[in-house]
Amino acid sequence: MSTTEPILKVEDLVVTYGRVEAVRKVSFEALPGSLITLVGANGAGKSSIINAVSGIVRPKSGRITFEGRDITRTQAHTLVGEGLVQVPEGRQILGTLTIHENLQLGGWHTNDAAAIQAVYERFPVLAERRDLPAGALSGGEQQMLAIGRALVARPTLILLDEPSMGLAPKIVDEVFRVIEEIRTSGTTVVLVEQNARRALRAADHGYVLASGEIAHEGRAADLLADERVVQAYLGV
Ligand SMILES: Nc1ncnc2c1ncn2[C@@H]1O[C@H](COP(=O)(O)OP(=O)(O)OP(=O)(O)O)[C@@H](O)[C@H]1O
Repeated sequence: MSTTEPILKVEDLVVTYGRVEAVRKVSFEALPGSLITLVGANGAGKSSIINAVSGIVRPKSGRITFEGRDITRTQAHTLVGEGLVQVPEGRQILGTLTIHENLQLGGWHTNDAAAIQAVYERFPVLAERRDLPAGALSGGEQQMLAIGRALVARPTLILLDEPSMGLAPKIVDEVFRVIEEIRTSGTTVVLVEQNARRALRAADHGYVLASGEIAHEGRAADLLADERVVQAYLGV
């Protein structure tokens, strides 16, 4: 019998900032084509974990494996070329550059015009405004641009940090629809969210973080049905 190897494996990850232990021996994995989510309160360590995976933050210890390769100390720009791409918290759109220029930045290493065209087809609102400064877009549109910019790199693994942050409920629905489409197209998704219920409803598997540690993990549907998890972490 063949077993599927995880596309991403994180083992005993520790991230510190000076004396602050932000992440304490966290382990999790994602199977190819799955959508997993890391949820937890503000400051639980979610961003630190995905920043370590995407090479933005250097872990103190632990091991991160992507497609069977050890990437624990691989830098972010190298990982982008290997198909591991992050959509950062707060979108980090360059507001004075045009939408098109922002998308070109996502593919700086490949100059892949077809990938940009595919993003325009997925998000017609970006195509219509391609020559306008990105700063003119609404918050929801900027989130689509941030996701589009990541897709230009044709990721096999996409990490999203709080994509619903600061958006109106209707726009949040749209963002989640896009995330589910990305997953349906075969890309593995690691989603970090404070909007835990929403994220768990979209995910296959969930990890609930508290104070830098995994407090609960399991099938997302089971976590949503677990009274202890709901009461302690998901609010009423
Ligand atoms: N650059 C930094 N320097 C010092 N401490 C930091 C730094 N970044 C994060 N921390 C601390 O590490 C802990 C975990 O933060 P992290 O941002 O990873 O959590 P989070 O769950 O993503 O929260 P948020 O939703 O606020 O982004 C917090 O105590 C935070 O104050």
